Amino acid sequence: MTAETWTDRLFGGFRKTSERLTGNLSGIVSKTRLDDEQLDRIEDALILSDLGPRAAARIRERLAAERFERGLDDMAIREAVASEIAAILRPVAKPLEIVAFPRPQVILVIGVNGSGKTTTIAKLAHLFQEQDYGVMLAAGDTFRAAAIGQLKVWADRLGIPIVSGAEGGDPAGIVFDAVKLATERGIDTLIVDTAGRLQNKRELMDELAKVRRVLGRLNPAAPHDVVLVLDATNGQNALQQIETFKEVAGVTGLIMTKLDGTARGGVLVAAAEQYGLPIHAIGVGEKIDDLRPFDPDVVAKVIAGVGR
Ligand SMILES: Nc1nc2c(ncn2[C@@H]2O[C@H](COP(=O)(O)OP(=O)(O)OP(=O)(O)O)[C@@H](O)[C@H]2O)c(=O)[nH]1
Repeated sequence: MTAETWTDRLFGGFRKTSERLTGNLSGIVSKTRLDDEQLDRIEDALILSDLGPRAAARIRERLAAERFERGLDDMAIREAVASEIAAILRPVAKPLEIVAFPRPQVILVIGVNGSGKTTTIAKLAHLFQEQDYGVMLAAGDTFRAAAIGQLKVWADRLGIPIVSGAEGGDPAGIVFDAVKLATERGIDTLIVDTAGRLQNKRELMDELAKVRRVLGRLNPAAPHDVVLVLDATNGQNALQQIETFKEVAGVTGLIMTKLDGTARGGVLVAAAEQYGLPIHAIGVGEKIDDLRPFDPDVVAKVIAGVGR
């Protein structure tokens, strides 16, 4: 790893998001209290920056109630916004922890194709390896041969076992074999890839229900986590995906990827405010260590362009 820290990477990755927000927020000066017109402009700026109407209204309300004794310039407004964003992110920033007993902790990973699901599984596996946990993968996305192949390549690179089958195979069967093997080997966590066919809700629902049934037979507490991977570049569509997957899959937490290189990173705040689901980690690049749990205060500052 280079001398670049994770915080540096966050500032770099979120640059477009923070430029959008600070651009939208600029020029709204005030004396000691924000008037309605200024509050309207701040609210609009937040909505235009993908933070969503609910978070925007909440931040507006808090700012309206505040008295700024020393007056407000652009930076003071950004600082005030950053502190409100932090208040929204703090309750949901929760790393994925391996706590299941008996082991393994079974983590189902869901998300539409192209969201970064496979890469995120590899990155998660790497994070757990760094914490000395034994990790196994299961290639439950049997819909596409490429998905199985890609996951195998990652397992190989990371030196971790993987259970997979043929294209078109039964995901529930693969998951069953994987849980049995992981239990026998005393593996701490089994990360399961699943098919991301959102176009066909019924089929996806049936498939996940079957996986759950089979898992439940081996371990009634499994799956312990159902993690939805979201691509931040999808902006408001990512929120729609939360809605749908919550309904079909009982999502327990989120991971947002591709926050680097997009101006739409504000959607992280919208997701936190609207759904209150734990956000386990964020992805800011394609490298194996580009996914981490996040510090809400740092990310809030990064989004609002405070501190650099
Ligand atoms: N810039 C950036 N790219 C990412 C990130 N996470 C994943 N990617 C890239 O996104 C692309 C899709 O990722 P995959 O992991 O293949 O996604 P998937 O959801 O499994 O999608 P398919 O395999 O295409 O169905 C790959 O080129 C990844 O390298 C991220 O945080 N930032």
